[in-house]
Amino acid sequence: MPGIFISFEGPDGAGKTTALQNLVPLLKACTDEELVVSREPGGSPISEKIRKIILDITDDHMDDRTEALLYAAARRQHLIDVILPALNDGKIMLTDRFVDSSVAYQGGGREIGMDEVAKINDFAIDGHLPDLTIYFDVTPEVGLARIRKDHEEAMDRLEQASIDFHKRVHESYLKLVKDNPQRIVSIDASQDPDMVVADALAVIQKRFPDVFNGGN
Ligand SMILES: Nc1ncnc2c1ncn2[C@@H]1O[C@H](COP(=O)(O)OP(=O)(O)OP(=O)(O)O)[C@@H](O)[C@H]1O
Ligand SMILES: Cc1cn([C@H]2C[C@H](O)[C@@H](COP(=O)(O)O)O2)c(=O)[nH]c1=O
Repeated sequence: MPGIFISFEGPDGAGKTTALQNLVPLLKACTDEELVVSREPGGSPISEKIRKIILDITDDHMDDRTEALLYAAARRQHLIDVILPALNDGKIMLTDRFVDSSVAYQGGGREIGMDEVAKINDFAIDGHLPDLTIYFDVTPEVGLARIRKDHEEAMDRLEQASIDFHKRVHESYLKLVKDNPQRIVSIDASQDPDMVVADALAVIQKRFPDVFNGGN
């Protein structure tokens, strides 16, 4: 059986990482298949090195297109080192962010253009889109307030961008959801953490009923 590829997307502070941590044991309990959990930018040794460069707050003069290309390069290596091997082994691949992040943040947020950024990423991903993307919807105000409460002193270069940037990212995600109804399912990430996890689990079980139907 070919594996299943699921990505988790959303603005900064949407709660993807927290939800994934709580979702994984629940998913393991209802499937016999092996799960691989990863993140972008990063997920493999080379991609984690690129992550450090991209998010470094001292890289304050990084060109927007350089930033877009670095995210795409990190993604390519993550795909080759982690995602494709997992899928070829029939595993369930869960990644915290994938190509939609670039389209929303660099395409919309940095105003390079969503189509333009999708095009450079076509070269990186070579047709390998997720089978399902769960989009965690929160307003930038709510997401950034969570981040400030959590780690204001250590906010990275992207988190420190202006509120207008984060509003454009949010609007771009909403456009992606509207334009990709077959692949992207939106959940309300402003709810309590338990409700968010329950919604994400329900979306996955509904989309893959034969895989997440009991397990063990
Ligand atoms: N549903 C929620 N309600 C309130 N606070 C939450 C919720 N989910 C997560 N948080 C808190 O918000 C902060 C950011 O959460 P988390 O790191 O999971 O978000 P994220 O989507 O992974 O963000 P980023 O992509 O910016 O890393 C953390 O302090 C976390 O405890
Ligand atoms: C993959 C990807 C990410 N970003 C942004 C989104 C976040 O602000 C950071 C990553 O940090 P996280 O805490 O691991 O979510 O990078 C982006 O702008 N473009 C991308 O392709």
